[in-house]
Parts: sequence; C-alpha cells; structure tokens
Amino acid sequence: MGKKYRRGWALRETSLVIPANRVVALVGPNGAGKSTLMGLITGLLRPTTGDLTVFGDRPTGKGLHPAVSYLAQQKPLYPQLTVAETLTYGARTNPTWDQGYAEHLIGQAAVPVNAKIGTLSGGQRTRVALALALGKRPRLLLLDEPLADLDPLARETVLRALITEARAQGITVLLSSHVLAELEGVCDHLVLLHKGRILLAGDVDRLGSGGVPLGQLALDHMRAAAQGEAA
Ligand SMILES: Nc1ncnc2c1ncn2[C@@H]1O[C@H](COP(=O)(O)OP(=O)(O)OP(=O)(O)O)[C@@H](O)[C@H]1O
Repeated sequence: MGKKYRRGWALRETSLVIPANRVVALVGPNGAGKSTLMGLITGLLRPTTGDLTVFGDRPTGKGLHPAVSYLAQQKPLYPQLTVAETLTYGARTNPTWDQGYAEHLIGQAAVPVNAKIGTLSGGQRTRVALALALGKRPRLLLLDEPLADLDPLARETVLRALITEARAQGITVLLSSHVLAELEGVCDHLVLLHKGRILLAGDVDRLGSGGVPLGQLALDHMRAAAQGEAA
C-alpha cells in the first residue's frame, strides 16, 4: 500500500505483515512514515494505493477495530476526571472492557484512584493511559512513542511493565521509538522505515545473527541509507 499527502508520498509501495504475538519495534528517522503507518492501521488514515487488513477486516475509518488499542505521545485523558472516573469512561466506551484487569494495572502502578488526572506526574498519566489501552483487552497494541515525555527511569519501568503484560496476555505490540537502546531485549521483531520505504524487516534473532544488537543494526542501516543519498 501507499499513502500520499499533499506534500508527497509518506509511504510508498509498502508491503508488510506484523507477526502475531510479537513485540515489534517500528523505527526510522523523523518523517520516515512511522506515524502514518500507525494511522493506516487504526483507520484514522486511508491508503492512497493498495490495501490493508487488521485481523481480517479492512479499517473502516469509523473508530478503532475492537481488537486494537492505540496509544500516542499525546494521551487523550481528561484532566478533570479522577483515575476511577477515567476507568468508568473506559468501561462505557469499550464493549470488551475488563474493569478488574484495568484496576489491577492501576494498583500495580500504585496510582491513587481518587486523584484527578491533571494532578498526576507524566509517568503516572502514562500508566493510566496504558491501563485504559489494556483494559480494552486488545489483541494488538499500537504505541507511537508513548514514553517520550518520561524520564529514563520511568521509561524503563513503564516499558518493562508494558512488555511483561503484553507477553503474559499474548498481545501483539507495535512500538515506535527513537530511543534505540531501550528496545534492546524488549522487541523480537524489527521494522525499519526510511523515507516511506521499508529498509529492513524481520526477526531480531535472524537480522542480528552476527550478534549485532538491535539498536546498532538499525543505526547502521539508517547511516548507510543516509550516506547513499548524500553520495
Ligand atoms: N497530515 C499530514 N499532512 C501532510 N504531510 C504529512 C502529514 N502527516 C505526515 N506528513 C508527512 O509525511 C511524512 C511521514 O510523516 P510521519 O509522521 O508518518 O513520520 P514519522 O516517521 O512518524 O516521523 P517522526 O519520527 O518525526 O514522528 C513526513 O514527510 C511528514 O511531513
């Protein structure tokens, strides 16, 4: 498939399968097309050419697929609501909502349930947003740089909690990040985009067979692509 905006192509002739039950790293320089790819999967965007299916269904553009949760850097939480009210909102808007599970995740993160969202730290807000995303019991979780506003320690804590949960529940995760080092040991599949094309895609074990870590592998390919253009 491809996606063209007024200014030009953001994704070109992209053919990709996101493998089930994996934690997939989506990496690439600024403007590579990562958010566009996520937008197509959520149905917020429509492909200009070609097609895609999510669990066998074409995205309708009328809201997310019931089996998909999406979390971006800007978390759509209401600052005036308490954490408990936020979960109630989740229950009201998601037919597959699991209240007990969402409460368990909030408890695990030690976020006070009666606190208003607006009074929470960035890390706590992210944990609430994650509980909202996971409480829907998705089969696919799309994370578009969800940790970008957190400090390194909070990033590590939240990422570990998230991945533990995803693996325990068999959720497929597509995670975009510019912090390559933190994807190490977390992601088992890599998709590297560059200027709207797939530069590299595959299992980390196979791609890094020379013992090259994921971050290094991605960086080497990004450098080579940039040098190829400059030449
Ligand atoms: N709504 C839009 N209208 C026009 N062009 C857009 C729009 N959204 C993205 N683009 C362009 O499409 C290309 C891909 O953008 P996209 O946001 O998908 O990249 P990205 O890999 O997520 O970048 P970043 O790492 O900076 O978040 C860029 O050239 C961008 O300028």
